[in-house]
Amino acid sequence: MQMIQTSIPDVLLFEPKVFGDERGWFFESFRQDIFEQYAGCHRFVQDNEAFSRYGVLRGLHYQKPPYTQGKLVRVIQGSVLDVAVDVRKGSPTFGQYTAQLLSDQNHRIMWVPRGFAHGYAVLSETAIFSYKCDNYYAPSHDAGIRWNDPALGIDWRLPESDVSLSDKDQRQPMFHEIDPVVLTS
Ligand SMILES: Cc1cn([C@H]2C[C@H](O)[C@@H](COP(=O)(O)OP(=O)(O)O[C@H]3O[C@@H](C)C(=O)[C@@H](O)[C@H]3O)O2)c(=O)[nH]c1=O
Repeated sequence: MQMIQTSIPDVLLFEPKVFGDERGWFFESFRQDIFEQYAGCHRFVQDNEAFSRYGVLRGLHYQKPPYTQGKLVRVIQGSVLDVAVDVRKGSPTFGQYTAQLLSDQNHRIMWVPRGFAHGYAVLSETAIFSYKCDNYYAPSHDAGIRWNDPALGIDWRLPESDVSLSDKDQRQPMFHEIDPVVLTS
């Protein structure tokens, strides 16, 4: 498992070693020891899986304190552009984002720490997205940012007319309207 730094020091990419043979392939998708070596100690308590069609954009989402969530995300099938936006109060990279291609070809796994808004856009015909969370879902503390806020300037690599959003995501506030996240742990 190789660790690749992104433009935001706390957001990490992991690229597993894939062992191919005549049967197919194998890789380790999670190892506590390697993950901890780079990202520190986190206790994962919830796993999620989502299926989406081409053009679906989920995000940008985060949970407010004290229910902030770190997410270890990957694609099981298909290809997505995965985005993490730093919303941590006082962070030197506050308001910056990193966008990474995650696919069933590169098998890359991204660590999105607490205090980041997260989203992804499906670039393939369909995609299955899977992630581990270090805190439980807390709908009362659900929060988000508008996916196409010009202040963020995210290139989602999709024509705007192809983007499909939930009702909730069509109404998310702009970046300047949110309260920066103050991490409690
Ligand atoms: C996220 C989540 C949703 N749900 C339910 C609530 C709702 O009825 C249905 C769909 O929820 P949403 O529309 O919020 O699903 P979705 O838009 O896929 O939300 C997810 O987006 C990505 C980008 C993330 O980073 C995740 O943390 C999460 O916010 O599933 C749970 O029961 N548990 C969960 O952990």
